[in-house]
Amino acid sequence: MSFRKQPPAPARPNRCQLFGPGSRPELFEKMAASAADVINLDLEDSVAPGDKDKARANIIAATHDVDWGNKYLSVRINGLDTPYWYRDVIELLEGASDRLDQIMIPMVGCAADIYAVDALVTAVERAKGRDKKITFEVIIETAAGIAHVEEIAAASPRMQGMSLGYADFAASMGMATTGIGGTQENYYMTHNGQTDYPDPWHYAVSAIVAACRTHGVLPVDGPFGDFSDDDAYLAHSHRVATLGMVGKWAIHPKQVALANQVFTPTPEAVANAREILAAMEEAQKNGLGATTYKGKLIDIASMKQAEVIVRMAELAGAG
Ligand SMILES: C[C@H](C(=O)SCCNC(=O)CCNC(=O)[C@H](O)C(C)(C)COP(=O)(O)OP(=O)(O)OC[C@H]1O[C@@H](n2cnc3c(N)ncnc32)[C@H](O)[C@@H]1OP(=O)(O)O)[C@@H](O)C(=O)O
Ligand SMILES: [Mg+2]
Repeated sequence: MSFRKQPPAPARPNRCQLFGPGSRPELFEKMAASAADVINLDLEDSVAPGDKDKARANIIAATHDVDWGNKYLSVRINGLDTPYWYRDVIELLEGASDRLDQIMIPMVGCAADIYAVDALVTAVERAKGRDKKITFEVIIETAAGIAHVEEIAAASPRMQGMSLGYADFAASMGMATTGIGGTQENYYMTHNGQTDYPDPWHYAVSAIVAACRTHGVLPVDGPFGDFSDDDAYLAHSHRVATLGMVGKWAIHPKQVALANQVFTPTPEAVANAREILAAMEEAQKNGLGATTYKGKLIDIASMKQAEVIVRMAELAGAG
């Protein structure tokens, strides 16, 4: 490994991020009562332009009035190409309680975008004497965002999370689809009469995971639009979990249980990981760097893989 150690990601559960429009305050208590680890109150795309001011006031009030329990509370502000974002930041940091944990920045294209928000957040925090520092999550959902994904991941010490925003990403990349995540019917391969559907999002997911793991940021999968298709949500979630993502958005409450199911290691997976660690501990006592487990090679790298599973389970309270 490089002499530069890979920094750990924030040690908190992030299996599911439940979204809800700031313009629908009747949903807030239901969101707080959900099993999601993270709550994203939205000021951006799920809020109509005419409702931005009211949505902002609803969310600020909810940071005071709603019991969010131990959830990680995040607010998605508007993009830096809008006339709203600076008011989102100023009013949130001047009016929200210290229950607010995070600001989510959409449509990020470069590190300078993060710098701009960081400068404004820092100034208002100082002006208002806010002791609890707000963390950042960003959404990678443009061609520029994926092209500059690593500088974005490294852009601020406030950075804790990075999500893939499927709808805007597809639009920005000029993809011929209106699907929000999952298999795309025209992205297929055929040979000898057999048709397979590879994953059109694989590159973006892997690029986000690599940038996040390099800089100690949580890689999170974004929305899956068809909330009537549980199987497709599960398949997509298993793919991105296998590639290293730690969680996924829920754009409907029924998706929360599905995300928690995929991103909480099963008791069997945890037992298997612990057995690998035990087998390697025994091997190393005997001066061996590699051994076999269930007829397969395991070595020191296998210990790191097993530790990932055990750590995920412990964070989810299932360790
Ligand atoms: C595309 C990318 C994004 O921007 S995604 C993030 C932004 N979008 C959202 O935040 C959408 C969040 N979801 C909703 O607004 C709604 O769930 C819905 C519009 C999809 C459906 O609403 P509705 O028809 O009212 O839902 P149901 O009748 O099925 O509700 C059943 C039940 O659940 C309650 N409910 C509904 N939504 C939520 C919620 N988000 N959280 C908690 N509870 C919710 C509802 O009140 C009903 O409750 P009841 O049984 O007590 O009546 C983009 O960034 C990109 O990819 O680029
Ligand atoms: Mg978007």
